[in-house]
Amino acid sequence: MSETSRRYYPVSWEQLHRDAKALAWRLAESGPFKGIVAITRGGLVPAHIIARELDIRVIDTICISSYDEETQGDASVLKSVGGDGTGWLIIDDLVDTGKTGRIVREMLPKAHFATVYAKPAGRPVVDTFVTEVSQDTWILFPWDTEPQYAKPIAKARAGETVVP
Ligand SMILES: O=P(O)(O)OC[C@H]1O[C@H](OP(=O)(O)OP(=O)(O)O)[C@H](O)[C@@H]1O
Ligand SMILES: Nc1nc2[nH]cnc2c(=O)[nH]1
Ligand SMILES: [Mg+2]
Repeated sequence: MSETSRRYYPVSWEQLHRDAKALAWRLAESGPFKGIVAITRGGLVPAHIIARELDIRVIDTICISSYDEETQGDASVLKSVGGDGTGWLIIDDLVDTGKTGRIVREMLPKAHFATVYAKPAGRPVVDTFVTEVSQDTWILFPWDTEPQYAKPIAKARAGETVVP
């Protein structure tokens, strides 16, 4: 939903670790799980953290791609898994429109689907999540960002001042 994103929600490695652990605490009551299906690529890091916390060693992947930077395109399923998902935990970083989530739910209807972050349109698709952000927010993950110089406020303002 990029073209209408009006604000950014930057997530640091520390915050992502903390939020993924909070998700693991919630999921501890819903298990035990046979294994995790991570939705690549965004689900890989949260899946690792949750697998570590819940002592899960079996991790498979469903590979889906639908966004080019902030622009949504057709979802393309590059790799699937078999079965109906009974006893399995699906992990993704977030649900936005819910399109990716609906695809994985159709593939594995009996699995438990969890994400770290959720936007309102995707929320009904997930069983468990930690933090909700508004639909017009773009979540910036640590793997998509790098620190850079920021101008002091006074200089930034001076640069914008129109001298009569
Ligand atoms: O609810 P939706 O509107 O479908 O959006 C959510 C999906 O979009 C992102 O994946 P993306 O397609 O960008 O691929 P990536 O995980 O490889 O970054 C994100 O990781 C979710 O999987
Ligand atoms: N990084 C990132 N990827 C997305 N894919 C769909 N929505 C988002 C978002 O808010 N942030
Ligand atoms: Mg993804």
